[in-house]
Amino acid sequence: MAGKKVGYDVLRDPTLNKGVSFSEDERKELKLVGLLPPRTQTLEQQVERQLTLLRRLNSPLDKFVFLQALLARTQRVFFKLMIENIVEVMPVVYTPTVGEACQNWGHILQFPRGLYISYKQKGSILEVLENWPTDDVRVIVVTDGERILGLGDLGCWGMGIPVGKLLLYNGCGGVYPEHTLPVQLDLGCDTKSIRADPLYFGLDMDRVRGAEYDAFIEEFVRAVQKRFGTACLIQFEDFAQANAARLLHKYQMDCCCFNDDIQGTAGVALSGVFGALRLPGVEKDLSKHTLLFYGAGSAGIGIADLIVDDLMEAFGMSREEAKRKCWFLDSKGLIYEGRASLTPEKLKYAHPNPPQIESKDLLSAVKALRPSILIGVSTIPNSFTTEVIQTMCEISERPVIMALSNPTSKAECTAEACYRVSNGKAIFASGSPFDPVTMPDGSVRVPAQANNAYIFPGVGNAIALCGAKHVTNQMFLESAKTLAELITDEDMAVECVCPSLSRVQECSAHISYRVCKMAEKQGLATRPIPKSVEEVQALFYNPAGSQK
Ligand SMILES: NC(=O)C1=CN([C@@H]2O[C@H](COP(=O)(O)OP(=O)(O)OC[C@H]3O[C@@H](n4cnc5c(N)ncnc54)[C@H](OP(=O)(O)O)[C@@H]3O)[C@@H](O)[C@H]2O)C=CC1
Ligand SMILES: CC(=O)C(=O)O
Ligand SMILES: [Mg+2]
Repeated sequence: MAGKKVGYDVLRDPTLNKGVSFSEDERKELKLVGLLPPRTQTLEQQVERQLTLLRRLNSPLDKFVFLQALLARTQRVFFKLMIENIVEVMPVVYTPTVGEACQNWGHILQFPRGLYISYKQKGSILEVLENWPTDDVRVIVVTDGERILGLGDLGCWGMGIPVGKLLLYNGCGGVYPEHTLPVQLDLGCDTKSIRADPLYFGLDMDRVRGAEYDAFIEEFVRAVQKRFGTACLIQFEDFAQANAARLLHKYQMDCCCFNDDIQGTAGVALSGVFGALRLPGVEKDLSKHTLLFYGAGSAGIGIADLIVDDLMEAFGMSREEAKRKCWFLDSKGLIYEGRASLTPEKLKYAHPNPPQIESKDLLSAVKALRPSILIGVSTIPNSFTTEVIQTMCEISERPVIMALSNPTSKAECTAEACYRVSNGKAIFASGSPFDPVTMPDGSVRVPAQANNAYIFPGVGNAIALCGAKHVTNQMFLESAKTLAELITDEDMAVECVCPSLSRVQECSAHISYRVCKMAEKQGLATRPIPKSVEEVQALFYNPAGSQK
């Protein structure tokens, strides 16, 4: 029901606007007679109309702009279209197109969405949050724009990422749109070309760093708690390495928050590894594998930390023993004990007695360390060269190769290259979508999209449902196990180590249920938890249903 709004105030409110689907009675009651064409049409017909228009567009960026405009007009049609066409729509509203959208944010923005909180508002962040029109915000995705996908510092043009992530919360994770809030913090931008763009609308200043940065984040966190309550989940997204883990450690047990690049990515990557272990020819025992990470930032260290947690839990290994299974390369080469330029996060994986290594490059490291699992989180496109893939195949019968960097232009290798060079021996997953590949023998490989989009909507939904006080690493381990259990024999038949993307909503519901149970087990749930996956699903946002 539309409340007190009538006429164009209804049609111009995307949360109320049903367009031509308003019934005769609603049209009379809401003073819409004459403002709409005479015949009432179904939501399905509206979706069909918009889908046809969408498919007429050729460029992914034009599709992105079209869908954002649709969302700004009518939430119901947008989300129904998105949910029913998730495999087609996700690459538009999310990676890879969201990367291009962020790079062009000042050129494509047409409708306000979310909150921009700039350094000018230091000391009055709460007042900015008060401007948000609804009180019952349960999930915030916040970025400071410094590490947008693998595209670097895009300043306040990073807003596309919180917007995109929250659309997945709504469309894949069942969280009601009115309970979500995208936030862009503008603390400056160090990419001069972005600031020089005449249409850049962020602050024209170098990034704030050090104590002033920390004080701003602290003010933001406390203002969120005051405005929306301590149960409001804060998802930190696309913060640079220097801040991501630091902020997570500071706030993880202090408020209700998590870092998606560290923890969500870990959940999906570990699930992909579990999936790979099920394939023929792969050593089933994870403790017998050696993992090499190309990139030692938020994603890489996060994945390793969760693998270590699993090795300790599943095999009774000591933390030190488990950590030694994971080796890292960063931009300066192999990480080992005593090397220069080691952050506290990298120090955890700086092992003593590294093997003799010819040079600092990846191929030399692969030859020396002989990994069976190679994980790319480096932002360096095509760094998994033919030689690297061939060497992985010489080391193991079925190497696992994950090119997780986003967007597609930053992937360490393409699916096609990985399957072709390895002659189909390699098991591949990527962060951004790649098309299925037909092998010379006619068999088909479907590359898994190992993207945290499989994890965060379900985790966030669970936190909002059960009112968890904190988000724990065990919840992400549980998410990884849950997701892996949802990989079907059909997925395995095409060597896809994630459940089909078309089932992402179902995956989120299962994850949500299991995370709720974990929250209860850990004594962190403050509300009764759903009793089944079906109960979680019944609580999902349904664009065709009535507004909450
Ligand atoms: N699939 C998914 O779900 C996810 C994918 N990602 C993607 O992973 C990538 C990395 O993200 P994140 O870890 O957060 O980023 P960070 O900036 O935290 O880390 C990037 C890492 O890559 C290293 N690196 C840069 N250049 C090289 C090089 N030439 N050789 C070796 N290592 C190099 C950096 O080295 P140094 O430390 O020396 O600077 C750093 O360790 C991004 O593209 C991101 O989009 C991230 C999260 C989720
Ligand atoms: C997927 C994601 O979170 C990233 O690439 O940063
Ligand atoms: Mg991210």
